[in-house]
Parts: sequence; structure tokens; C-alpha cells
Amino acid sequence: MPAPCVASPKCPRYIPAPPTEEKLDFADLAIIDLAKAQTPKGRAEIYPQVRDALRTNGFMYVVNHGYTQAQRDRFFDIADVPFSVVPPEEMKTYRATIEKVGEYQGFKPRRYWHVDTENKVLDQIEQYGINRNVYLRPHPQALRPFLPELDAFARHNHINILHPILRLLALSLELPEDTLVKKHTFDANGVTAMRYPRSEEEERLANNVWFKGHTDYGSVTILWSQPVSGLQILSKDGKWKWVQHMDNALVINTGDTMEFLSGGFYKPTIHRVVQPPKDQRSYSRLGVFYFSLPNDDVRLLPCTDSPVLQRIGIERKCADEDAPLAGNWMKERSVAYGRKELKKGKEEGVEEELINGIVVKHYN
Ligand SMILES: O=C(O)CCC(=O)C(=O)O
Ligand SMILES: [Fe+2]
Repeated sequence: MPAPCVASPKCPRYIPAPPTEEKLDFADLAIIDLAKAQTPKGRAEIYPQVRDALRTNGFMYVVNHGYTQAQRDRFFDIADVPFSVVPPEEMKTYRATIEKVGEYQGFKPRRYWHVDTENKVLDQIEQYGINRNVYLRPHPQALRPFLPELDAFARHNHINILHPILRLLALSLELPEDTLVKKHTFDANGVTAMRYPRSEEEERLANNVWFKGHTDYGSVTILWSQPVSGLQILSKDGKWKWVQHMDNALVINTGDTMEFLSGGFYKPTIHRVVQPPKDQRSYSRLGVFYFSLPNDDVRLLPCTDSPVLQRIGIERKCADEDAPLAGNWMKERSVAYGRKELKKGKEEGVEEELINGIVVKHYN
């Protein structure tokens, strides 16, 4: 057994919940072995698996991503520090000014987004966001000893996980392998940790929905699988399916900007978070995410060079001359998201919001 790393600063242990024993209606998601992405032969073998997974369910598991279970657990310990160690007063100092700058860096307090307009229920999600350049902004005292580890984690997500996946997506579009990697260099928004507590009364009013149905707005979302069930994806037959926890796996999906870039080839899948099953309700639900976005100056135009898109046709979300820059799109979406009471949409159970001339839908 390797000796424990004595240089690591001590961190309180985050005690994870045991996985649920309830028989939930779980989604049947493909499992991608990312170790294979290291060779051209391996990439040729797995890009069709990734393509098919993302074009059917829109979500997949990724294993062999380069972190051991112990490294992953250590990161969850660190991810809980902003919530379990930082005092409430200090939290206020590091509050994210989402409404002003459209960025999630710092704490997003609870009761910020609308969850149920009719019953006036607001969210209970506490979130601490960090840019992938972790040294860009100051952090609460308790987090400072862990900055080198946060930095390593951000780089690992970006370079060892995101980039290989972007290469596989480029291959699936018959584009040069680095086409999408070049649009995602290492300097925009990064790591986010989140935690969700909730009261009984609000559970009832919000119909047990914690985070409304949505698509992610970035290009690829990396979610580090954690045991408290709650995440559900909307399947093609209109049913919500639970995402099952898998030890030391990643749950990966694409978002709106990938739909732009791929000319509709990769459509984001609607997902939401609901109250966990009974046997897990007394545990806190801590999530660790790496949300990726194209570089701010990338115009969200479809990759028209793709022979695949040339064969099957390109879908555009807007006219090319109206295509937003990734940076503006993300800021405007973050500023506006969930802040207004939403308008009822054309479809049953769907509410709409107009951001940058493009309709963003919220699914109940
Ligand atoms: O908490 C989760 O499992 C998913 C949260 C989510 O969908 C998001 O933050 O975009
Ligand atoms: Fe999401």
C-alpha cells in the first residue's frame, strides 16, 4: 500500500451516504472506458460508443478517468469545506455576484432561483463556484490550504477528461481531432461544488423538485458520481429516469453550446434533481461538477467543415450573423437564469425565458 501523503493539509472527512436500497427506475447508460482514449486505435473504438450514448440518452458514465477512489474521496472532503467549515459571516464576504457579472465564482446562497413560480418556492441549493484558474480570486481562509489540490483537480478535469472527450466528439463529426479542443483552452469557468438541504413544507409545495428540468448551457458537463440519488433524466419516451450512482465514475452530458457547435448533432438532454429516496433523506447531498464552456471569444457557429454534418444537414438555433460569442451567451444566461417568474410556454408543463433572443426552457 502506498504511504499516506504527509504533505497534504488535513481536511475533515466528508461521510458519504450509503447508496439507496430502493429499486428506482434507473436509466440504462453506456459505460465508456476513457483509458482507451490514449491511443488512436482505442479512440477509433470508443468514439462511436460516445456518439451513440450522447445521441440517445444524452448521458453516459466514464470510468478509468485517471483518479483513484482515494483521490476522488479526498476531493469530496475538500469540496465540503466551503459548506461545513467556512463560517456564515465569511460566506457573505465571498458571495458570488451572479446577477451582476454572470459568473458563479464564490457562494451562491440558497433561495436565489425560482423552483415553483405558482407556489413561490425558491431553491435550497448552496453552491461554491471556482474558476478553473483557482488563483484568480481570493477564497475563504479554510479553503486556502487546498488551492494546489484544487488547481490539480481543475487541470485533471480539463486536460485529462474534457479534452479526450472533445477529441472523441470531433472524431465522431469526422473533423480533425483537435477542432473542439482548440475552442476550449484552459481559462474560463470551472469547478463548482454544491450542496442541497430542504424543508418538508417546501418539498410539498415544489412537488419534491429541487432543481427544475433544464439543459446545461456549457459544452460538456462532468459530474463526479455521488451516492445520494436525486438526478433524473428525461428519456425519449417522456419518462423521468434516475441516474444510478457508480463508484468512482463520472456522469457526463453535453449542453447547449455543444448543440450550437455541432449544428444540432449533439442535443442536450433535459435533467432535474428531485428529493432523494427515503433511506437517504437524512444525508446532505454534495455534488462536484466541472462545467466546461468554449473560450469566451468563440462564436457559437456550427462546425460546417464536418463531413457528417454536410451529409445529414445542419440545424441552427439562430441565423449565423446572430450567433452569440460563448462568453456573452454564458454571462447573459447566468444573469437571467431562474430570476424571473417564468412565462407559461407553448408546451404543457414547460415555462420559457428569452435570453439573448434564444428561448430557454424550464421543464416541470
Ligand atoms: O445535482 C445534480 O446531480 C445535478 C445538478 C445539475 O444538473 C446542474 O447543476 O446543472
Ligand atoms: Fe444540469
